[in-house]
Amino acid sequence: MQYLSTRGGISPISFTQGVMMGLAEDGGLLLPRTIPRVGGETFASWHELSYTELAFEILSRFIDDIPASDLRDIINKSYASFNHQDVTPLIHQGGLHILELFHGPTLAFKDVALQFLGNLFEYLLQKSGEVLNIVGATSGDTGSAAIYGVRGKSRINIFILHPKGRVSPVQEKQMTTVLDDNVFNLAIEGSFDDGQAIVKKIFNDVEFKNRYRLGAINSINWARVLAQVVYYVHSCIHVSSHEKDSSVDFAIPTGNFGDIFAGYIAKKMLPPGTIRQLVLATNDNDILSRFVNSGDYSLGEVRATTSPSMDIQAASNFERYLYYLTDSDTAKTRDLMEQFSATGKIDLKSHLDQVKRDFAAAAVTEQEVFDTIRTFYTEHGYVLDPHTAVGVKAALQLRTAGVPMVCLATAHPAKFGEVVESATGQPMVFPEPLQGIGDKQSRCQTIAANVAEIQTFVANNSLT
Ligand SMILES: Cc1ncc(COP(=O)(O)O)c(C=O)c1O
Ligand SMILES: N[C@@H](CCOP(=O)(O)O)C(=O)O
Repeated sequence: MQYLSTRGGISPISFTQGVMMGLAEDGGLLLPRTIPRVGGETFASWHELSYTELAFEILSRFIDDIPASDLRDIINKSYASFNHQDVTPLIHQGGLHILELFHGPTLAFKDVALQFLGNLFEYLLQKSGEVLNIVGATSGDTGSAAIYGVRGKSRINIFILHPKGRVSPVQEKQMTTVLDDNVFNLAIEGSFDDGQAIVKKIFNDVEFKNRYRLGAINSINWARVLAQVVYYVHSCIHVSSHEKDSSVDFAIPTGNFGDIFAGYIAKKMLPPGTIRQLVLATNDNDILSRFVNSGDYSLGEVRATTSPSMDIQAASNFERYLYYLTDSDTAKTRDLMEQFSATGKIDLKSHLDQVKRDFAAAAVTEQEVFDTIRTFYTEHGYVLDPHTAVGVKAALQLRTAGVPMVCLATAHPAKFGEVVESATGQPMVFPEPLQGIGDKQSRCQTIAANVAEIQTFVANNSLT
């Protein structure tokens, strides 16, 4: 499989070259040249597979430069750290299917891809004898999952930027209490959007990127999106073996557009109609739901909410969708992204019919998040985290009678204990990995949201 840039400025590369490149060298994002289609017979034959066997079937359709037995080992090692045998179990609750994606080591859906990416980096670096300096931005969950995925690995250093004071106390502790020598937590004075923009600028300085052997763990790295495709397919299989209707809808709490974009790829891969509808759910940072409902993609201020990991305006993976929306027109995608970067908006109203065929969308207010957590607990005894509640509220609003609805539960509620306790009126029961975390020693450095300062920090602390 060859990989191309959404902006058309690089020669085709292999999967492993793409993983190491992260952001494409022309500033675009990498995508496979084609999306492999899965026929009805093959899909039916996957019904008996375990999560890891299914992951191999899907990933191997996109990865042809890693021997099959090595790929299987990387996959098996990655999901051995999950505390549920189904890896991403589906729970039937309140007339919805809740897809629990928080059984990994840091209790958020990011573990599904970042355990895989951490092990993949380690494998590739062992083979090449090289080192890697990872630079990433987080609004709370990617950071701890990425740190956990590579902590203590000898050929890797990791630098994670988080917005100071804008992640939950538990998220902050999950990152900053990892004291391994290869982990550098940087709290920036700014929003997640500022951090993500800095990371992209650092990667776009190709000379610096190559000199310091930088790597990406954010969803700009195609391997992140790819690993997330698996749980969409896994859910479709599970639902179709329990429900008469074989079509499934998904509701996805959305910020950086990575998770829902994985669903979009799964929809393209699977037999037509297997995934019927992707419901995009935002919090008050509603740029993407406004886009789906009106065709207007225009930046607002980043607003702080009780679902802080989705406090994002400029969604990284939107560019990947633009590429498909413009019929793979790389020149047009580049022009639109340059226009967005210059003016903070793009008018896509002429594409609205297609957008509405691809997604439905709703923005969920803070009061609705609170009420959804409360009602779901009082009526069903099930505790939602605030991000999941955004998706559940949108699902209840936009579901179609008779079509199974899968809601992605993207984080464990204990990561956001304060709001959840207040909504349910119950004290939070902390799962084992979070017990005592508040008392652990932390290490973190505050740094200005400034490209040059962060480049200097990375240069001074990088592996060579
Ligand atoms: C808990 C949680 N839910 C939802 C999201 C949104 O996912 P995406 O950024 O892939 O749209 C994030 C962050 O990305 C998150 O951490
Ligand atoms: N919500 C994310 C934001 C970063 O998104 P990514 O999927 O591109 O890594 C987070 O938790 O950091």
